[in-house]
Amino acid sequence: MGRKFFVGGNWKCNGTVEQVESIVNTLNAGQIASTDVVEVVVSPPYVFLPTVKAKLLVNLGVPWVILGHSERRSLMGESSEFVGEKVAYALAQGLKVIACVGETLEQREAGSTMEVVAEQTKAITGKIKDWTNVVVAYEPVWAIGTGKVATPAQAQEVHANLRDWLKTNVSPEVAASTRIIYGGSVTGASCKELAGQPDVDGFLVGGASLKPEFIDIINAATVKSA
Ligand SMILES: O=C(CO)COP(=O)(O)O
Repeated sequence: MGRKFFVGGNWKCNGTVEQVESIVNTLNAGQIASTDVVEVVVSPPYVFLPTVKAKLLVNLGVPWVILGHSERRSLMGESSEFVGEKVAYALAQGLKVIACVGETLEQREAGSTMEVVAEQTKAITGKIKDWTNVVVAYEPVWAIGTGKVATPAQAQEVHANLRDWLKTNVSPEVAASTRIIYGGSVTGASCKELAGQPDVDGFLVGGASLKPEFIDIINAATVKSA
C-alpha cells in the first residue's frame, strides 16, 4: 500500500475568532484533491477547537495531536525522553500523533543533523510498538518561521536517512509505511518541488496554513509507493 500524502496546518497560537472563521471559510470553499490522495489535518489553538470543530472537522473528535515541536522543546524545555513519553501516552489514549524532530542551525553546521534526528526519534521508538498512528515531521529548527525553506535535496537527504534509520532500528515495514513529512517555511511556491522528492510524504505548515495558499500546498499531493 502507498503512503498517503499528509498535510498538516499548525496554526500555533494565531488568530482571533473572526480570523479563524475566515480561514475555515477559505478551506471549506477551496477545491482540494480527493481525500483518497491526501489527508489534511489542522491544529488550531485549543481555545478555538469548538469553533473549528463545528465548521470544518467532519468527525467531532480531535483525532490528532502535534508533539515534540521544537518550540516546545526549546521554550518549554521538553526533553526527547519526555516527548517519547507523551507520544506513547497520546497513542494509548487513542490519539494519532504528529511527532516532530529536527536540528538547529548550529547542529547542522556541526554536521550532526542525523545524529540529532536519530536521538529524537530513538526516544520515541523506545516507547512505542505500533507506528500505524504516527506521522513523523522533520522540521529543521532553522527553517521554522524564518522564510528559509530547506532545499528539496536537503529535505530528501534527511527523510531518506531517517527512513533508513527506521528500517534498521524498528522494521522494514514501519520504514516503508510511516509518513515522513517536512515542515519549515513551506509555501505555495516551494511545495511542489519538495513534494516531488521520493521520501517527502507531505508537510507540516505554519504561517502558510493561515493563508489561502494552504489549498495549493494540499494540492501538491503526490502518490508515494511504500
Ligand atoms: O513550525 C512549523 C510547523 O509546525 C513551520 O512553521 P512555518 O511554516 O511558519 O515555518
